[in-house]
Amino acid sequence: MHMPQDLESYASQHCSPLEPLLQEVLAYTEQHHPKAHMISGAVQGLLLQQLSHMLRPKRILEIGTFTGFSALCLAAGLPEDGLLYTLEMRAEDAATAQSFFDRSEKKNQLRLLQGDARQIIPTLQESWDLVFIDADKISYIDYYNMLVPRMAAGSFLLADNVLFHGEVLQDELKGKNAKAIAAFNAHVQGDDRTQNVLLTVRDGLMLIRKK
Ligand SMILES: C[S@@+](CC[C@H](N)C(=O)[O-])C[C@H]1O[C@@H](n2cnc3c(N)ncnc32)[C@H](O)[C@@H]1O
Repeated sequence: MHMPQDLESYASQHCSPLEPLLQEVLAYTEQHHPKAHMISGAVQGLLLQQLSHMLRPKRILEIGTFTGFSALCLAAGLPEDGLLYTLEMRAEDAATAQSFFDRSEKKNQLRLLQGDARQIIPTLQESWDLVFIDADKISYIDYYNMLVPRMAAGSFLLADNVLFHGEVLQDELKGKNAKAIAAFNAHVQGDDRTQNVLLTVRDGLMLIRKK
């Protein structure tokens, strides 16, 4: 669900400007990518940056790199010994993201893995401090179930698009993605291992803390 346009504009006018590389990724994506609407955008990007600065996470996992915008935002708070892994299925998007990562001052801390996240996640032997799920909606519950056991108490998981353009509010859910997101939200809501808050930012962001 997206906010009314005037609220969205007011919010973005009262956010700090993005740093030049992030502005470039956003502009490049908007001009060249047929699915540019998938990018997190400036407001959500700044929120990801702020959360990363607050948490100073040593290990970040992102599922769904796209053109690299949100990964660069999430990397903002990495300490010197921190690493961010980001997973992208589409080779073309992975190549675009890597070209931007190569120009980041955090480039040595960014690990872009191309392939299906469902196969890659079990091979990563890390304990995650911050996870961002932003890929195929039908796999959200599987990603969550794979990752919550690999998170220490006090670490955080964010899931994007949890309002799914407002479709989760409909009495009868139509598409498979809306159904999957509604099932994910119910799954998280019923999980005693975590505490969650649904933020009505952009298309809905679920902020989840492992207890
Ligand atoms: C909404 S976009 C991610 C946007 C990005 N996080 C951002 O804010 O800039 C979703 C991405 O997930 C990728 N994706 C979808 N299913 C995937 C899977 N099973 N494994 C890895 N990547 C996947 C898509 O190719 C797409 O680039």
